Amino acid sequence: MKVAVLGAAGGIGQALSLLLKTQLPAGSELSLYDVAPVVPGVAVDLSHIPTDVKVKGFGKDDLNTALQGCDIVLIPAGVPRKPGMDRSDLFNINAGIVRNLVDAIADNCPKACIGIITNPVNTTVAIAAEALKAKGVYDKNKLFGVTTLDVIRAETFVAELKGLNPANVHVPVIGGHSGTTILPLLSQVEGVEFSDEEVASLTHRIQNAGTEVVEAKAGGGSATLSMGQAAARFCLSLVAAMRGENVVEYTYVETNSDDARFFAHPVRLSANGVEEILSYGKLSAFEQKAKEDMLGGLRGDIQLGEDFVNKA
Ligand SMILES: NC(=O)C1=CN([C@@H]2O[C@H](COP(=O)(O)OP(=O)(O)OC[C@H]3O[C@@H](n4cnc5c(N)ncnc54)[C@H](O)[C@@H]3O)[C@@H](O)[C@H]2O)C=CC1
Ligand SMILES: O=C([O-])CC(=O)C(=O)O
Repeated sequence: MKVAVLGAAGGIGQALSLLLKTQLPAGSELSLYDVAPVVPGVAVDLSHIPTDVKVKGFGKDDLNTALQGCDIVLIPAGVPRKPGMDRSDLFNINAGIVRNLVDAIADNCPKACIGIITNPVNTTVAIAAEALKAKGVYDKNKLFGVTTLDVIRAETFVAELKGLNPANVHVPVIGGHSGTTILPLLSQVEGVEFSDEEVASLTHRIQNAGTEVVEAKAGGGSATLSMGQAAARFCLSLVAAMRGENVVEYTYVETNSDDARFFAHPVRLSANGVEEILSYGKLSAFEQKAKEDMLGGLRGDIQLGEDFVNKA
């Protein structure tokens, strides 16, 4: 199994690479790429950890070599938010970064599964899809927006509120990855009852959890450590599926539904990426209204990404 992390010297990239160095199956390879000159050092640093995972670092001019033979490519490259910014404010810088990296994936490892972490995810996934299409190698079953952080936050906050072990709490989160497009399905959490006030306040907290971190870091960036954990969980699920295990994750993928072209769903993964997009089930009246209210915004975010590639 060969996994590339593009943006590996950043806050997410380093945390994620550490988790993959210690948790990928024996015999795996980790390919770390970044434009920051520290990236070979990050790779040497990690290479001293005694696991059977080979780590190599690749600098600015070595993207093509970094990508050769990769089965999975994770992209946390790009700028993070500062207080007062929305994720959509990152579009101007991050759109071009994602486009260039995905073009290189198309040229070097077109069959790889791609996990997009770079914000605004609602839009960067559409950019990636259109860029791959323009290269003639788009496979909708192999492109994922990583929304796992929304799921692990929802599980943490529900467990905290109800005094439960978070390991035993499962919270579906559908939609997109910004503000009200993040839609936790609290009505589907098994064995837990919520009052209407709890549903309203928990939903708001889950939707604003990224901003909670951005404000607490006071200009020093956004979530990196929890995102590293979330991306590692997503990557390890993909790896497990590629090795024949039956795995379901919530992730932002291209769907055939009426909601939006891309929408986070429960997805059964297999060796080929998406095996089956599962239904997200029945929504409560609160969730149904929240979904209807946010769909226009999410569709607009997606359109922006499509236009970035097709009307350039
Ligand atoms: N999907 C999600 O749930 C989350 C997404 N994010 C997003 O992830 C992205 C990265 O966040 P951080 O790691 O905190 O930022 P960071 O600034 O710590 O790291 C970003 C890294 O990307 C590198 N980079 C920039 N342009 C590049 C290029 N063309 N090729 C390769 N590397 C390049 C930089 O040199 C830097 O090392 C941001 O866009 C952030 O908004 C952050 C948290 C959660
Ligand atoms: O909020 C941000 O800018 C980073 C992010 O996507 C998150 O933490 O969910």
